[in-house]
Amino acid sequence: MHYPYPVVVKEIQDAVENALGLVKHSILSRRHSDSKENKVIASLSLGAPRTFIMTPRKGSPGKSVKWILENGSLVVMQGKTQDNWKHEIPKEPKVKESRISLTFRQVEDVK
Ligand SMILES: O=C(O)CCC(=O)C(=O)O
Ligand SMILES: [Fe+2]
Repeated sequence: MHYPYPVVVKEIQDAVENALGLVKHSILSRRHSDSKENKVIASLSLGAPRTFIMTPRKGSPGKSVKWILENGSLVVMQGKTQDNWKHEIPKEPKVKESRISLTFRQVEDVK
């Protein structure tokens, strides 16, 4: 089911899609799915900086990498990323401020 977004969120979505040269993204804030039908995942971080860790799946090359998702940063995962890498934002009890993310997914069945 599709609902209209608040105007500011639609503007952010348009900016992300233009920057990435993509169309047909959907946004969602609660459902977390990293399944393969997500062709592109673009996640905008707002608020407190948090750590983002990517770890190669069993049999995939590479080493764990870790960086900080700053306020206003955009993570884009696409191509074979989900096949080859796991990702996580670990709990950080010492971070007391909130962080929210706006996650746009390009999925196969979005019309
Ligand atoms: O940015 C986030 O909070 C989570 C991003 C993520 O892991 C996802 O959308 O699959
Ligand atoms: Fe995820």
